[in-house]
Order: sequence, then C-alpha cells, then structure tokens
Amino acid sequence: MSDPYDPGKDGAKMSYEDAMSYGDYLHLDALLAQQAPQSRAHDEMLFIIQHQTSELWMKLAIYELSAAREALRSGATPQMFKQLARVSRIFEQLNSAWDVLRTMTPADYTQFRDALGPSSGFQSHQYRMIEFILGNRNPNMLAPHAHRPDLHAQLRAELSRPSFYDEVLALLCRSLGKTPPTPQLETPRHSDPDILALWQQVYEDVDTYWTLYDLAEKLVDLEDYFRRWRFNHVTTVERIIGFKRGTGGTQGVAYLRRMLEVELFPELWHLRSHL
Ligand code: HEM
Ligand SMILES: N[C@@H](CC(=O)c1ccccc1NC=O)C(=O)O
Repeated sequence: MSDPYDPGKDGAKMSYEDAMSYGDYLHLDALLAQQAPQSRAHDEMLFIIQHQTSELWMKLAIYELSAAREALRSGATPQMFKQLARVSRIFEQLNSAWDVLRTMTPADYTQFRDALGPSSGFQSHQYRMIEFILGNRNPNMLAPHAHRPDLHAQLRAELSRPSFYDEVLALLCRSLGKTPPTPQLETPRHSDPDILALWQQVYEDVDTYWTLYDLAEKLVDLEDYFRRWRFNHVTTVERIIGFKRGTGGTQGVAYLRRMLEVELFPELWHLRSHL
C-alpha cells in the first residue's frame, strides 16, 4: 500500500496559523452564518440560499452597471462594453438559478410560507436599484424602504442621477450632432419619436455607426435577459402559489404579469417595426 498523496510534499502550503487563508479572505464564517430559517421546513434552506446568492449577484450587477455608466460618461467605451457584457452574464446566471428553485413544490413551500410574514422580494432594494439605474423609475417604489433611511436615501439619490440609458442617449445625440434630451429622472421613459429616428439612422448605416449599433444590440441583449428573469419568476410563482395574493400585498401573478410589460429601452424595441 502506498502512502496517500500529500500535496504538501509538492509545495502546497498546508499551514495557515499566521497567514490569510481562503476562509479568512472570503469571510466565510460570517457569510455561512447568515442562513437562519424561520421554520423547520426542509426547503426553507433552499429558499434562503437562492435569494442570498441572487442578492450577491445583484450587488455585482449594480457595481458593474455603475462603473459602465461612469465609463460611458468619460468616453471609456471599451471598458463600458466589457462591464456591460459581464452584467449580461450575471443575468444569465440569475436566470439559470431558477432551475434549482423549481425543484420546490407547492407542498414544500406551504410548509414555511407563513413564516415569511409580510416579507417579499418586492422589498429587494438591490432589485429596485438595478431597475432605477437602467431607467425603470417609479418613485412610488421608494415607500417600502422608508423604514431604512440609509437604503431609502441610496435609492432616492439614484433617482436624481441620469440613468444608464440616459447616458447612452446622450452619446447617441452627441455622435449624430443633436442636442441630448433632458433626462426624465423620476419617470420611466416612453418611446420618443426623435430618439427613434436617430436609432433608425444608426441601424440603417451600421458601418458608419458601428459602436452605437453594437451598444444598442448589447442593450437589447441585456433587456432580453431581464425579461427572461421576470418571465422565469412569474412562471415559478404561478406553479408554486397559483393566483394567491403575494406576501408583499400585491395581487401576486397579476402584478408580476403587469411588470412583464415594462420596457427599459423602448426606442430600441419600437425601432424594429420601422426597419
Ligand atoms: C417560491 C418562490 C417565489 C415566490 C412564490 C415569489 C412570489 C412573489 C410575489 C407574489 C411577488 C409580488 C410581490 C408580493 O406581493 O409579494 C414577488 C415579487 C418579487 N420577487 Fe419573488 N417569489 C419567489 C422567488 C423569488 C426569488 C428567488 C427572487 C430573487 C431574488 C425573487 C425576487 C422578487 C422581486 C425582486 C420581486 C419584486 C418584483 C417587482 O416589483 O417587479 N422572488 N415575488
Ligand atoms: N412573495 C412571496 C414570498 C417570497 O417569495 C419572498 C419572501 C421573502 C423573501 C423573498 C421572497 N421572494 C420573492 O418574492 C409569496 O407571496 O409567497
């Protein structure tokens, strides 16, 4: 019998008494102590981890989107494209994650749904921040955060900044010699015929306007992923709670279906009927 393989003999560092280890660096003790089920139901652990991992990915999406907006403003276009590509990959990740949650049946969920009280994803401040950054802005959505003045202030502050799409439109207008529209900071955008005409100009001469065209298609990709997230959510909700009212107090599936109609970058979708 040969001795079991010892990676230490090949140079692997085996002692971390006085050095930063993997767990130290990642603060794993703190991270892995944050799962506190409110019930004894088996599936509550899945539910918590699914949400916590989603929130971590959302944190990175906010970080990347904020950087991408800054890069757009300062003309650092290649960096902006790289950050935007990463955000799309994050959404793919969030979309695949539904497959794990879908293994939970209505019978599994009802064992702990009451323990959730009035808490709901409707109160996810990071989700709302992503919507606000991208341009889906509704000040009524601030109210559920009033009990947390710090988070409320962050969301309010975001509503005072031009959205990511506002910055894209500023670049579009600058590039085509037009005056950028005044950002509508506190309302969702509706398709603007003047902006639509500019995008049309870009799509009808992609060689001349390649960067803008490329950017527009990356935004359509991103919104496509976002829509798939909403669709996965509403379908999972329907198969788990049917048409019950949500714990957050909305109509549930009816509310989420209404949100499927949101258009983040309206002109980029409307444009397609005019080409
Ligand atoms: C069993 C699984 C789930 C059910 C039954 C469910 C149900 C619901 C319902 C009914 C709403 C509407 C608000 C309300 O009245 O409560 C909602 C909103 C929301 N949920 Fe979930 N959800 C589930 C999983 C998730 C997951 C995994 C996430 C990921 C973070 C999530 C994030 C959200 C967000 C962000 C909203 C607000 C959407 C908006 O305002 O457009 N949900 N959910
Ligand atoms: N709104 C869900 C509850 C729910 O899904 C939830 C509860 C607490 C934390 C996150 C949640 N996820 C998404 O809404 C329901 O009505 O069953």
